[in-house]
Amino acid sequence: MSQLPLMVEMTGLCAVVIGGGKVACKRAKALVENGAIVTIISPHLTDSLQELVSLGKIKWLDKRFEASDAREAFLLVVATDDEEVNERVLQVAAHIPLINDATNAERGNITFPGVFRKGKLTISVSTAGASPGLTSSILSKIREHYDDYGPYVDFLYECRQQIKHSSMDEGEKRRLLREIVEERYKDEEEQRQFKEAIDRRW
Ligand SMILES: C[C@@]1(CC(=O)O)C2=NC(=C\c3[nH]c(c(CCC(=O)O)c3CC(=O)O)Cc3[nH]c(c(CC(=O)O)c3CCC(=O)O)/C=C3\N/C(=C\2)[C@@H](CCC(=O)O)[C@]3(C)CC(=O)O)/[C@H]1CCC(=O)O
Ligand SMILES: NC(=O)c1ccc[n+]([C@@H]2O[C@H](COP(=O)([O-])OP(=O)(O)OC[C@H]3O[C@@H](n4cnc5c(N)ncnc54)[C@H](O)[C@@H]3O)[C@@H](O)[C@H]2O)c1
Repeated sequence: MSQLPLMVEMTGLCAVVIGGGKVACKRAKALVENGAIVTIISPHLTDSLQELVSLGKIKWLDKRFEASDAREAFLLVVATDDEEVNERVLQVAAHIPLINDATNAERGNITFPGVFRKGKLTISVSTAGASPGLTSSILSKIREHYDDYGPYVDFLYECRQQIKHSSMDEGEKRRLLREIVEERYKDEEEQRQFKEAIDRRW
């Protein structure tokens, strides 16, 4: 298995999730939160999925999987507890660009990493399916270290836009962009002073 890590813009793309249990629920939420148009195929749903259906956030087809259900999908998640069904879905899904088999990492062509997200900062962790437990424990450590990085990344974004579009020479721009990633700029007072300094040179 050799997987390319990517950030994918899913807004407006069609995702089909087969199964309505706990795993399907995690995947459907992640997809909806990131703009995908999600359809769930399953004779049962968890309460949490029911709620998303009632809110109109996902579409539910209350039925067992049939081959025609996956026709329109750009991304397909296979997440039933019936191995025969999962195999049948994979057999008819060869034309779908992105396939996640939540029951066997080696069968699809994408896996979902563990994700830590704060504002513009995203840190993804994958073991290529080797140990979701290790992924979970690495994520806990990441959470401890990066929990307060949201506002800092916003500060970096704003300064970088300003520096990039300023009339400073390229060497000076590079120097400043390197300087602001020093840990001390997580401090609000340091940020304020830096902003003032680049405002003066704008
Ligand atoms: C990271 C995380 C994200 C998320 O789920 O959103 C995630 N699993 C998480 C936790 C977790 N999952 C499981 C346990 C129990 C301990 C254990 O079994 O080891 C724990 C631990 C726990 O709960 O702490 C059971 C399990 N998971 C998979 C299988 C099937 C198989 O191994 O093939 C089985 C056995 C099922 C069974 O036998 O019944 C498969 C996958 N799980 C993945 C992701 C993908 C690979 C990620 C990677 O590369 O590391 C992949 C391939 C699915 C995919 O791509 O969709 C999330 C932590 C998020 C967080 O902590 O925030
Ligand atoms: N990826 C992960 O992180 C992870 C974690 C735990 C378990 N799993 C595996 O994922 C699978 C699902 O786990 P779960 O906890 O969500 O199970 P679950 O029992 O909560 O849900 C299974 C769902 O599959 C649906 N289903 C059954 N037959 C169907 C059919 N013919 N068509 C459509 N839907 C059908 C059921 O209605 C139910 O909603 C299991 O095989 C489990 O081993 C994966």
